[in-house]
Amino acid sequence: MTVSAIVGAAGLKPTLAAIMAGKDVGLANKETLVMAGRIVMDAVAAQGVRMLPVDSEHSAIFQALQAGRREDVKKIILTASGGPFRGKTPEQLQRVTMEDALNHPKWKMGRKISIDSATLMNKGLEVIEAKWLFGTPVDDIEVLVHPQSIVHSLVEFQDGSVIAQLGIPDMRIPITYALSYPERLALPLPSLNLAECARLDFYQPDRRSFPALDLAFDALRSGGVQPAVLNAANEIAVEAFLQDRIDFTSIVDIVSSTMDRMQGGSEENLEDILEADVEARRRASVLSGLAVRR
Ligand SMILES: NC(=O)C1=CN([C@@H]2O[C@H](COP(=O)(O)OP(=O)(O)OC[C@H]3O[C@@H](n4cnc5c(N)ncnc54)[C@H](OP(=O)(O)O)[C@@H]3O)[C@@H](O)[C@H]2O)C=CC1
Ligand SMILES: CC(=O)[C@@H](O)[C@H](O)COP(=O)(O)O
Ligand SMILES: [Mn+2]
Repeated sequence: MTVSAIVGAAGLKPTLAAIMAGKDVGLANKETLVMAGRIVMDAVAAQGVRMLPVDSEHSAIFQALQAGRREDVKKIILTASGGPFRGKTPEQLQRVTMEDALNHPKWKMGRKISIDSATLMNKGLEVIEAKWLFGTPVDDIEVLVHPQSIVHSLVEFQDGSVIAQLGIPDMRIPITYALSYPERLALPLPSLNLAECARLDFYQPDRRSFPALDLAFDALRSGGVQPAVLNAANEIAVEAFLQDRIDFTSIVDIVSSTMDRMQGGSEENLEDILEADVEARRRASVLSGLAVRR
């Protein structure tokens, strides 16, 4: 098996190369499926290899799906921690710092995904990842904020049964499951203590404070190269934020403006996707240079 765990668009070509070499893939690099989900999943089918999710929510869905038949799935529900800025208004978000944004409440992760979690773009990317991994129609994918990060995601079946995967928030669990599937290896981790958790909360996402989520749904519904455009613009804007060149709220503004300025187009060929990626990066870089600091 090849584990695809580098960050960003740079993960796409090596992941495809592993598939074409006949390797099963453990996928952490969600950007691969955001950019080129159809091409990648077609290659997985053609090569007869397995794509096993490492991302915690997708590992949870993959496990929950084993409780029933695909045709009996009603919807999948991705949970989101809400990130470090859960509960903040758009006005309050204009004053947050890079240090605050990198301070994820539940997971210790790389800088890019930590910022994506703070904007909720991470959940948007995960919606697109779920569509391709599980072949779920976009209208059957929901997002629920769950601040405790204990319920890693859920699947609702036609009969009303909802199957969830729970566990302490520790990436060793989904990583090991991808590596050992279908076996489950013993891990030296504490058991989940539900009595200690006491409560598990769920909320609708705040789409006004965190418009990145709807940008990702829009990109998925538009189809073609639009998810690759979303991803490329986001990578440029996140990097500009991490270099202290733009404000936090400019990240999503830049992604939105870049999407508006691009023509769309079919994503049948990898070349078309890579061209859209380059053009979106160019436009997002210009917009980053123009963004006014508050
Ligand atoms: N961290 C987590 O808990 C989770 C992460 N993911 C996903 O996994 C991926 C990695 O995230 P994370 O580990 O947090 O990120 P990190 O920033 O911690 O690590 C990224 C890694 O990618 C490598 N890398 C970056 N660009 C290139 C390149 N062009 N060629 C080769 N290697 C490169 C880096 O190498 P170097 O250090 O040499 O620069 C580094 O080892 C992301 O797609 C993320 O969304 C998904 C779920 C959970
Ligand atoms: C650990 C993992 O899978 C991350 O992708 C995590 O989901 C980030 O948390 P958010 O729910 O805050 O985006
Ligand atoms: Mn995740």
